[in-house]
Amino acid sequence: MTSVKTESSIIKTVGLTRSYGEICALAPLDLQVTEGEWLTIMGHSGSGKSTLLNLLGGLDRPTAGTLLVDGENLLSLSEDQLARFRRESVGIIFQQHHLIPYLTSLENVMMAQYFHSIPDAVEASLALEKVGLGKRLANRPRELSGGEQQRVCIARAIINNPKLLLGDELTGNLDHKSTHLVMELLKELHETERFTLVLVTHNQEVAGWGQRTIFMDDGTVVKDVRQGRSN
Ligand SMILES: Nc1ncnc2c1ncn2[C@@H]1O[C@H](COP(=O)(O)OP(=O)(O)OP(=O)(O)O)[C@@H](O)[C@H]1O
Repeated sequence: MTSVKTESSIIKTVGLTRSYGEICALAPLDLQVTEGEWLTIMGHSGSGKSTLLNLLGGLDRPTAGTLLVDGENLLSLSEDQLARFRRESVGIIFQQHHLIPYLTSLENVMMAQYFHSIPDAVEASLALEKVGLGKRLANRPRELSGGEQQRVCIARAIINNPKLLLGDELTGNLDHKSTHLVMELLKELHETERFTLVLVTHNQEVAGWGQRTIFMDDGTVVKDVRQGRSN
């Protein structure tokens, strides 16, 4: 497998394209993201945000172009290699929590360890402590609030120390207060765990927590703004 690391970029796309038959979800898109950066992706519905995120996370394959993530040329990976990339390099958090309903918080996090390496209850409970759920290890998802469920998802996403954390509308189902708590937690983790964070959102307030925002339209980047954090 070829490993291509470019300077301090963790993500580099050149002419990245994803078509679904006649529909061009991503027009040629060029993007470079520095290791450790917090990038927000905004844009109206259908502009290609989730398509881009799914490609970055190895959940989908591009139609054409170059896609380097953490030194891997994702276009050239076999299915097995892509699965390994997903296990080892990325953590993904969605709007819907996708927790297993009959497992406890602890077991849900250990499940991610199981697919990565070896389940370890101590390590998993430490991850849940980090997200403020040290006292909710034995609770099942239905016994937790929406914000707490997303915290379990964050613990699950960071348990294997991914270099890249991706979030697709991760606060989309949360009220203002829970959104604030989740963003505060992400800020803390971004500072301590030093992953690169890429968040898709429609929420201007969520975008305010990041360091850079790209705006998409018709499958490409139309504006790229570096910002001071508003929080
Ligand atoms: N599997 C698919 N098959 C066909 N078309 C698709 C598929 N996935 C996405 N598209 C199309 O690609 C375009 C971009 O979709 P995408 O989901 O990336 O947009 P988005 O910016 O994330 O939108 P939203 O904010 O509504 O989630 C849309 O026109 C969508 O209909």
